[in-house]
Amino acid sequence: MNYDLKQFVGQKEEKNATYKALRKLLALIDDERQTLILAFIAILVNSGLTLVGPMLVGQTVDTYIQTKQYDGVLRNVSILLVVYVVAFGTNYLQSRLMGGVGQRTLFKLRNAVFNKLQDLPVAFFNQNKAGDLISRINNDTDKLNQFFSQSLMQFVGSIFIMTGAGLFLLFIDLPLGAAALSPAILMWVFTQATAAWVKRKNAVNLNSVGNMSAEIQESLTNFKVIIAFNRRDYFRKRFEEANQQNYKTAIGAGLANNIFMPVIGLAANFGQLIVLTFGIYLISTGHFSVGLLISFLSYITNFYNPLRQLATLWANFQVAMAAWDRISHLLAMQTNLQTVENLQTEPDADAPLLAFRNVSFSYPDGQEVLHTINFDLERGKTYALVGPTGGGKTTTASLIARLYDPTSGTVLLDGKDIRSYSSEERTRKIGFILQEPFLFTGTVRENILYGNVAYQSYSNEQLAEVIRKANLDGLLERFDNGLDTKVQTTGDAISLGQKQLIAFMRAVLRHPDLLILDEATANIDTITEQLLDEILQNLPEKTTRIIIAHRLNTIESADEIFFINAGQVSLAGSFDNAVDMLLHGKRVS
Ligand SMILES: Nc1ncnc2c1ncn2[C@@H]1O[C@H](COP(=O)(O)OP(=O)(O)OP(=O)(O)O)[C@@H](O)[C@H]1O
Repeated sequence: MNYDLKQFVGQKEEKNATYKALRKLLALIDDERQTLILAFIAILVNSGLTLVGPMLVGQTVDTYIQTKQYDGVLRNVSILLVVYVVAFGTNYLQSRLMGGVGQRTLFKLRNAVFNKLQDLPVAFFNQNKAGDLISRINNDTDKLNQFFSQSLMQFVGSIFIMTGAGLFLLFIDLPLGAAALSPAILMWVFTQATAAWVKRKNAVNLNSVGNMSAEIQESLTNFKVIIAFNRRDYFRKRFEEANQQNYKTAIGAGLANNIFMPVIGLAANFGQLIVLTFGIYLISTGHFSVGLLISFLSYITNFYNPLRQLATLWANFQVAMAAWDRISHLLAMQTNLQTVENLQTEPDADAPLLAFRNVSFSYPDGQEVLHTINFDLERGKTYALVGPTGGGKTTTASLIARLYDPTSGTVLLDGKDIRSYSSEERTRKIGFILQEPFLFTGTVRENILYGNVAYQSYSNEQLAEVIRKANLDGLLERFDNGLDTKVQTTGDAISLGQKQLIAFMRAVLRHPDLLILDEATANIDTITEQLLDEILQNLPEKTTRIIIAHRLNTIESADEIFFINAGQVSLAGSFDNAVDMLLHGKRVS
């Protein structure tokens, strides 16, 4: 399955894609209905009050100023004051309500995206860069927050005021109103024609932000190699390129987002010009009053100002849509490692613990790594997987632990298709100590408990007792502060070998039926390795062990040795044979 999120970049959009995406976007705030209705009422009142102003001013001029009735002027000014204060109150209310909606949406979205990432399989993380994913969680969700908290109600409000002002213009004088509004129609055509282009520009820009974030993340995690090889220039150049790309796309997006501003300004000025010319002509012929012209000009402003605001909001909207696209593509990803029901249901007691049946496997866009492989792993035996670098040992182990599903064929666990086990059942049965042990920032205790929640409530003494019973106390002694030794994911607070020991304790304490060690002792001194060997020998009798190792002494005591290379997995027979196969790359007897 292709998990590459980049496949969606520059994809041609289906018709009505914007409206579909908008509908989905609004569905996100469906449970905010009450707040939305309240904010909607507030913006409606605000828009209504904004429209009352010009009418009142025009009426004051015509009725009271021209007839010098100053008490009427005072009364209307008082009414205007109340109108402005209430308008301020409703504006504040809607900003507050929508600010809350934005923050809650941001909170929900970030949780949803993060939880989705927890559900996705290893193949997804192979195909996507961590920096880009972080950018989706941090940057893109914030674009949606901005849209909901700042733009959405302004959008609604602007449309109300614009429509109201437009109606007033037509109501006061139909031909003059129509002439004043005509530049807006050209605006609308222009916006429609450029919408897809604007969105594309924003999408490309957000992707370049993701790429830049990926570059930063990669250089920060590889800082030691950069310093050791004195290759700061390499990452500097790569970052400069990503930054340059971001700069160019940001300029493109900025241009696309701002192109409406001058066009709207021009349309508004044309509108004013038309009204002034015709209005003054109408006044001179006695068909229009000065007060009405003042109201008219105010409504023109009330019509074109929101339109100008809509242009900015439209740009925010396009950014939000592009961000939403990036988030929704991620949210739509489905793990292909689902638990499959209705396969063979009952585990078969006589079946081998694990078996490959005609298993073939290739990575996406890669060559076939395993070709029609068959083997059985019996309970209680120790197996070694050997072979040249890149031969397929880790891949085989990953299929055993169901980090991937075979491209074809079946992996059976206890005689049952491994896909029919829930991930809890499967990980209880199979312990996998990875080549690069990953630990979390915290203590040795916390890292051990990460894989063994059953001991969560145990005191340090109780946990130490559990560790002693599992013969792991010799390993715990390698840490100065025992279970309380601090662990950091980055930096060198503890050595790589010590990390491997923690990963080892974490896996062994789970008492799995099958324990896979992928180069798990590569960084451990010989004495500790002997200790590990003893621990492995003393695991419960039925525990099956798979050891992947390049060091020959590690595989010497294995019951069976598999040689893995060029798509094939073959039994080496004896240790000597395995050594020959390793040296000559093929079976010799
Ligand atoms: N995530 C991946 N995506 C694409 N190809 C991969 C991936 N992981 C491994 N491969 C390819 O699959 C092949 C087998 O790799 P694998 O890691 O299984 O070998 P290995 O025998 O464990 O090697 P080593 O001894 O170096 O650990 C190699 O050609 C490798 O390039």
